[in-house]
Amino acid sequence: MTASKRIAISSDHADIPLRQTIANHVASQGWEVVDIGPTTPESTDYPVHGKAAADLVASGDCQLGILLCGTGQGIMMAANKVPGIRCGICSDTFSAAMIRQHNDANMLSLGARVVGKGLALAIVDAFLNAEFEGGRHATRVDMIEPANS
Ligand SMILES: O=C(CO)[C@H](O)[C@H](O)COP(=O)(O)O
Repeated sequence: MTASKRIAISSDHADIPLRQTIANHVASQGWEVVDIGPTTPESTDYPVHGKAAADLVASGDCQLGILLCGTGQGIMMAANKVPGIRCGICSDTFSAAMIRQHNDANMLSLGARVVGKGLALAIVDAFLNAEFEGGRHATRVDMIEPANS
C-alpha cells in the first residue's frame, strides 16, 4: 500500500451500510480508505460531509473520493464548490469510467436511494479502474476551473 492510493469516503445518513460496504470493497483493492463518516444513522446534512471529503481531495491528502447521499445530487453539488474538485454523479458504469477518462474526475457521487449495492460496487470499480486520457481532454478540463475560464 502506498500513499498514492488514499481515498476519502463520506455520506449523509441515507445509507451508511452501503457506504461501509463500498469502503470495505475499496480497501480490499489496496486503497487506504479515509472514511470520515458519519457512523450513526441520525439525520445529518450532506453539505458538511461533501465538503469534508472534498477538502481531503483538494488538499492532496487523498487522491480520489467517493460520496453518497440519497440521490447523490446534493453531496455532489457541495463537493463541486471546493476549488479543484471535479465530482460526477453516476448511475451507470459507462459514465463512471468516462468521468475519469475524459473529465479527470477526482470524486464520484452515488445515489444510495437510486442504485443498489451490486450496481454501486460496479460503478465504483469502473471509476477506480479508468485512467484520464489527457490530450484534448486536458485542455478542456483546465477550462473548468474558474480562474481559467
Ligand atoms: O439526497 C439527498 C441530497 O441530495 C439527501 O440524502 C436527502 O435529501 C435526505 O433526505 P431525508 O432528510 O428526507 O432523509
